[in-house]
Amino acid sequence: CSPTVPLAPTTSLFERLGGMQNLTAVVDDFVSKVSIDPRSRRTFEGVNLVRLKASVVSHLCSLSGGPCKYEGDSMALAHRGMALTSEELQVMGEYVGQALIRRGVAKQDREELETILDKLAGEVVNK
Ligand code: HEM
Repeated sequence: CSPTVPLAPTTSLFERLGGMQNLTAVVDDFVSKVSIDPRSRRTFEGVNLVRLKASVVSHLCSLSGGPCKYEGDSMALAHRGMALTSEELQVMGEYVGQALIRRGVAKQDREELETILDKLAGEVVNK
């Protein structure tokens, strides 16, 4: 009989982020922080954070190969009229990184998510 060569297991970034439970904790952590930091809280006034967190979880789940279907607005539409600055984006990025570390996500996996987010920066900043 022919030997079966075991394939390297492939896990999605979603799984490496710790799945839905960990992703939900990460989003809860960084959205809570970015929405109260004086450097970045400006645009969160009056925003329903419970709804926003759920939407961001779905977005990141979908982007990382998880089982979600993001049904919110496009990034350009969601941030239209906010005139977000690169500083505000950077503050968010710092909190994302810290939340991922706190939740035990490996460096390589953190970088993979950061690369995905960096690509969306142009749709979000200065709109
Ligand atoms: C690559 C960077 C970013 C991504 C991927 C992102 C993602 C999202 C997503 C998925 C939503 C929900 C849209 C919906 O439910 O239709 C959202 C809304 C929002 N984002 Fe971002 N965001 C980014 C950067 C930022 C930054 C830097 C800020 C402010 C510091 C910010 C502030 C907001 C606010 C205030 C809302 C709520 C808008 C509303 O409900 O009226 N975002 N974002």
